[in-house]
Amino acid sequence: MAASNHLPPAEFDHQTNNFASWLQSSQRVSVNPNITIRDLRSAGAGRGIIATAPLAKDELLFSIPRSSVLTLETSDLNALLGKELRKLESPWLSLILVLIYETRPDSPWKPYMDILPREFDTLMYWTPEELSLLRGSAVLNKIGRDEAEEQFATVLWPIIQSRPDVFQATEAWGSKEAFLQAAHRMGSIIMSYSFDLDIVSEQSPIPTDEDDEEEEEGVCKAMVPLADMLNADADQNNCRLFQTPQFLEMRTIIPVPVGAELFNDYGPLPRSDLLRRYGYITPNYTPYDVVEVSAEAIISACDAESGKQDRLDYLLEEDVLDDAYDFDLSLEVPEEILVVMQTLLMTDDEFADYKRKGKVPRPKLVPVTDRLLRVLQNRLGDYETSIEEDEALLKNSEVMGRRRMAIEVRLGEKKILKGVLDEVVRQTDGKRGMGGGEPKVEDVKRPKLS
Ligand SMILES: C[S@@+](CC[C@H](N)C(=O)[O-])C[C@H]1O[C@@H](n2cnc3c(N)ncnc32)[C@H](O)[C@@H]1O
Repeated sequence: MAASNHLPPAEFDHQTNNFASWLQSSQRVSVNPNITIRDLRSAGAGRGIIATAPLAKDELLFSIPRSSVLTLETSDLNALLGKELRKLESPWLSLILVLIYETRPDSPWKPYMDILPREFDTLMYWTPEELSLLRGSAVLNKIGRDEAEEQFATVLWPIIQSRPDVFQATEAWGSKEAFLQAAHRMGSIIMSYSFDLDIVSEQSPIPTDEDDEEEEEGVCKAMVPLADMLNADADQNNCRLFQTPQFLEMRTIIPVPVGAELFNDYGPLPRSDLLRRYGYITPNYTPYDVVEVSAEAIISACDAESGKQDRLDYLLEEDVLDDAYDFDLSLEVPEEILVVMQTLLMTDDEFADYKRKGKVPRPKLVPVTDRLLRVLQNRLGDYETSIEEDEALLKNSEVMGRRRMAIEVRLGEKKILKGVLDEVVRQTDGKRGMGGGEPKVEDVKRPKLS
């Protein structure tokens, strides 16, 4: 995604300049003269902020009064609908309506609203055909477009319709379709631009927005103009947002040379999630890649879909059973998987014994190797292409944009699975039960897993 990708450079710069002067005149934001907003569209990164002179560690880049942060409290919508919106108990839905309200032409936030994106590469905006390129990745289950749309239609649409006096000058007015389009736009902006601001008095870093929709105690979801102009690139993080009771301050965390881009920290996100939430990926996020394996697949590999409910209940009580487990580049098998499999495969007497003692078996690889390898091989089979096919596709420079990003994401996940498979074989070579049967749990020597 890049803000206003289609605009000619002069118009793009005009919007940027308009925003920059609004920030300093109306919003009383003080900005370090040694930074500037730059058009980085040629690098596929929209706007970004660049150091125009060397910056020292802990140097103040800009300072934003809290009153210049866009929330329900600072929007004029508060006086009109604040009470009703607070009853929704969804900071995400309230902020969507705030952003919609601020699209009216006479909004005091107009210079800011004008630079927020209209086009997105986040997964919400991919066509079914484009999404099919990610088949196999668990990220497809996390997009939540239908669930979001259901909430927009049932919760927000009646509010909009009931208040033409408030919403008829906004971009959501005219038809339900126009409203849904605006709501998706604002939802996507919040996902990739908003911050969760703590209400604290001491200086402390503020985490970027998390998916969690519930408002935590003392935390509010907010749009922070200028702070959200910073791009992010994993280990290139060189500044961070801090809060004081009156201000939000962006400061460098290391010295920054002239010409370098200022990068915020979006967190250690796997590339699948980076794509889902922010619509871009870079190789710097590869170390955070994960591949998800469902508990269902593990349970099924242990032939325990039925008749072992008591063991599943026990594993749940013991906090070992989850919906799914992540494998990462450490290539280690999550210990919980080994405990689940061993528990499902042990005899009734063994299980009764563990349960009586309130214990679970120690995680061991050898007793479950064959079945685990089957789980991993089946999981690899969820992807439609092989590692080799994807590597060949990426060598073709004509494979670009969303297609290239999808191939990189699915290839990263497959490489983890293949790595884990190889590692399991390496660690258990010669120690596995023959003929597909597993040795009994207590008969097996414990290999070291890492
Ligand atoms: C908080 S905004 C940052 C400002 C944004 N570049 C703009 O023009 O409005 C987050 C969005 O910026 C883009 N972005 C952030 N970091 C990026 C990077 N390292 N490379 C490419 N795009 C990036 C993505 O589109 C992401 O959704």
